[in-house]
Amino acid sequence: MTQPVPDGAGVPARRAALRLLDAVLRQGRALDHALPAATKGIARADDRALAHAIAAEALRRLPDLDALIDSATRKRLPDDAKARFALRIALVQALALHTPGHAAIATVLPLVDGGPRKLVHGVFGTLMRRGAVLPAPPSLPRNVALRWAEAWGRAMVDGAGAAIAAPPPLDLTVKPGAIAPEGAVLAPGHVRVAAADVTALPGFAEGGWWVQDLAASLPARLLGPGDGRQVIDLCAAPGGKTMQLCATGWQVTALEQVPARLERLRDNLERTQLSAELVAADVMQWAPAAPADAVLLDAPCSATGIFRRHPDVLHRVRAKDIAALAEVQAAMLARAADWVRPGGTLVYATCSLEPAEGEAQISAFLAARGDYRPAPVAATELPAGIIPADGFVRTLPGMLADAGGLDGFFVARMIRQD
Ligand SMILES: C[S@@+](CC[C@H](N)C(=O)[O-])C[C@H]1O[C@@H](n2cnc3c(N)ncnc32)[C@H](O)[C@@H]1O
Repeated sequence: MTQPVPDGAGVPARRAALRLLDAVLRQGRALDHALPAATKGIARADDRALAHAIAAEALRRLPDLDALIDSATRKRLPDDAKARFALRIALVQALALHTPGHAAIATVLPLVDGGPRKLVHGVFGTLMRRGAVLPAPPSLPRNVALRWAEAWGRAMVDGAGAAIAAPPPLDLTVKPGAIAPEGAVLAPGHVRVAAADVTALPGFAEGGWWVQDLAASLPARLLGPGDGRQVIDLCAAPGGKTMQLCATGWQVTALEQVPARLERLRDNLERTQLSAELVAADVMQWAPAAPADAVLLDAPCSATGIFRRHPDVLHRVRAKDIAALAEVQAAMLARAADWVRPGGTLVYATCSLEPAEGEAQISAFLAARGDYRPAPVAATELPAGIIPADGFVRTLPGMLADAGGLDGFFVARMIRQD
């Protein structure tokens, strides 16, 4: 009997990258959720990080990698063929991650041992000899480009392509009066720095700031200073908005369904020396003892607005997922709306680029709830360059592009009538 040949250096990271791509593209799982199982048994942290980097970059470049592969095969490889997966991993390393071609292919061929080794080697060699390059900016998956072009126009799709070409900057929200790393300030209490190891940045241990995309900081900003008033922060973990609300003088009740995520929120509050009442519960089961001055609902959503950091959303979110999430959001909104005292404020937010989870959701809500009216957002409440849309906030790829862009978000602020 022949013994399996042990993997050479670098191969386990490529095997893990293959498992990650399989988890996202064939099983529809989130890249970050798939990471622990896919990298199990890989001892070195830099190998685990490499596996993640290869898979994430392949997901950013997938349509262009596939177009190259298809240009070099006589018969189109099925989408789920192992040879296609192996070629994506070899090509993305050689063409986007600056791995020398011989190393990119040598570490990938063991993935197809006993299978289409010759084909993978041949296609890779053909493309390298041709001097293949990946186009700039990267192309979006066709279904996503069509959906977003219909909703927002061609310029937004071009902006989204450009936004995945380079790693996004890191935004920090800074506690009033705290010391923060130096960087570009695009709003009060905000600093933008180049992507970095967060724990190594000055002031991390002191807890004067936390990581939060500029767009994600807008919902809590729209509630203004709390002056001791009460707010219920629904779907709160990992707590970016909870910390903003605590830091601006609100008495916060933060509710989160997933216990492990609530623990992360607790850790974040501890590091930043802020305090809130924490509740582990399902929005659809829980109810407060009394209505609050404000409720912030950061609803679970498709997360298509954070595709720059999580390119897997571009490939696994389908129209039916968006429709199902929109139903969950409507049900949560209906409950949250009853927990605001008359005269109080309801803020609804999603990190989604789908109108069904934003504009359409709120117009259906306002049509159904005669006791609510919009509290239009003024341009002066937003960072320069973000213009309110019909009194709501809609951030899109392409906005603030010269400063490094921002995530896609929708935010609506509404008042409950007396
Ligand atoms: C968009 S994230 C929230 C981000 C958070 N607001 C922040 O600023 O850091 C959505 C959160 O909602 C939680 N969630 C989803 N369904 C829920 C439910 N039915 N009840 C409570 N929390 C829920 C998820 O576990 C997730 O942590």
